[in-house]
Amino acid sequence: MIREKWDDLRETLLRTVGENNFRTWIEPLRVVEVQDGIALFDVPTNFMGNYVAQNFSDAILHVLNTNGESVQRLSFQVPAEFGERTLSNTMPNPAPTVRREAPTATPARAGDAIQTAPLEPRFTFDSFVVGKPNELAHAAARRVAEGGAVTFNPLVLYGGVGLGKTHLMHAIAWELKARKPELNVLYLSAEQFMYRFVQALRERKMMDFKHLFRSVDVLMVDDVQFIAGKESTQEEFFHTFNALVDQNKQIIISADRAPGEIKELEDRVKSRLQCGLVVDLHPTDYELRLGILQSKVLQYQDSYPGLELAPGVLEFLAQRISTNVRVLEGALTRLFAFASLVGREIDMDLTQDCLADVLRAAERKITVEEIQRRVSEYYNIRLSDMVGPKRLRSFARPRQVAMYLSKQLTSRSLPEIGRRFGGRDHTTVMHGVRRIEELKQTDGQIAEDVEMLRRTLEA
Ligand SMILES: Nc1ncnc2c1ncn2[C@@H]1O[C@H](COP(=O)(O)OP(=O)(O)OP(=O)(O)O)[C@@H](O)[C@H]1O
Repeated sequence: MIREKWDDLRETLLRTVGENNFRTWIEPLRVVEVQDGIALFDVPTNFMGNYVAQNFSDAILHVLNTNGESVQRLSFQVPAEFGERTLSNTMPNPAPTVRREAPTATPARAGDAIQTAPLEPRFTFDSFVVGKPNELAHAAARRVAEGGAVTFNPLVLYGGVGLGKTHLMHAIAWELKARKPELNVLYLSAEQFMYRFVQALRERKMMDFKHLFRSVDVLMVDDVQFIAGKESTQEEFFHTFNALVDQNKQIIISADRAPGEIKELEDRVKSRLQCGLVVDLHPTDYELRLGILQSKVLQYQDSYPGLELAPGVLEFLAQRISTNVRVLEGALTRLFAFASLVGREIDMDLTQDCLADVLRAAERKITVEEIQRRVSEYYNIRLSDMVGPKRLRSFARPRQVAMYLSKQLTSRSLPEIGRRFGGRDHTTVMHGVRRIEELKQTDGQIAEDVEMLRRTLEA
């Protein structure tokens, strides 16, 4: 019987295609039958069927034919239990019709049954201030929110804490709901996705889970880095993802860093996330911060009628608080509440009194010496080796990381940085900075190290 034989043949394929490919693409295949020279397989999604057909047909045909099966072509279908209706095959001729059972669960609208995160009424496109650092992310979000033909899938928005990822996702959802109320738009955090998945497993309701998630028109998953290291959730996410892409349904994802830099996220998930449009929300610049403050002040005017704002206060805040928008907003809210309590105009004196702690925290400057100390601790080398002459890789690489961070996080010039690294020349510093920039693209570990160090230094 072909089914028993397939188990042995899979062993051969494992050796041919390698473990990663095997686990992702071959293992999920279920052979149904071999008839009239056609081997028919069940696959979880059309995407997977197409991928296997394009990339592994030769290998599969080879093992089948060298093991007593006479097969000229392969055919793939998505059985009804996976919640899809279409049949995919590798050849233009129709594949043999195989009768499948109807799905046991009644297809439902995901929004009806899945507890999604509520959308924040404040997070609309109207209240989102656009500047250089976020203009690309905003333009991409706007395009998706038009609800037209799916041009890039998925849209991945990534960036540091409090830079507006969630705001943009909610804005897309609001806009889609207004323009196309018939669309089934589902927004949830990656944590909620995992929670739903675990619950479905526990209550043996995986079929319902699959049907629900695969019946949405637009799926938005916030903070996807959360599922890193959670194997089964990633697996389910991967299949959900592929099933929706197959059906040309829009997916929007947010993450706190670029997909390639999320440690413990499986390569296959990373590569799926990288298939669409990946856009970065950059840290804010002065103009954007000022714009955001001005728009918040307009919103506050209704709640605090008659409150006076002295010239220069907003400029001062935009200059001094550069961490993230959430902190900036919090400072302004506090300022308005305080001023209305004490019945005073918001001037520089009041601002300095009321926000003393926030301003102090924002003032803390990162020094080259602090970077050297943290990087030495991180890589477990002595500070003297960090700045000393030894060229061993185990000292040179941390030294380059520290140079790179010094360039990124301080306002020191290259010669000044060189002087603090045992009197090195500025070209050595430049080389070190460039090397780390290159490695960040190709070496996930370095990218992770740099990101981790940057976060702890900025904390
Ligand atoms: N460009 C902007 N215009 C107006 N408000 C903004 C902008 N960027 C961020 N904000 C505001 O800053 C706050 C934080 O934004 P948001 O929650 O979207 O950040 P995030 O990137 O999702 O952060 P986290 O990584 O913590 O989830 C929100 O109140 C949001 O409205």
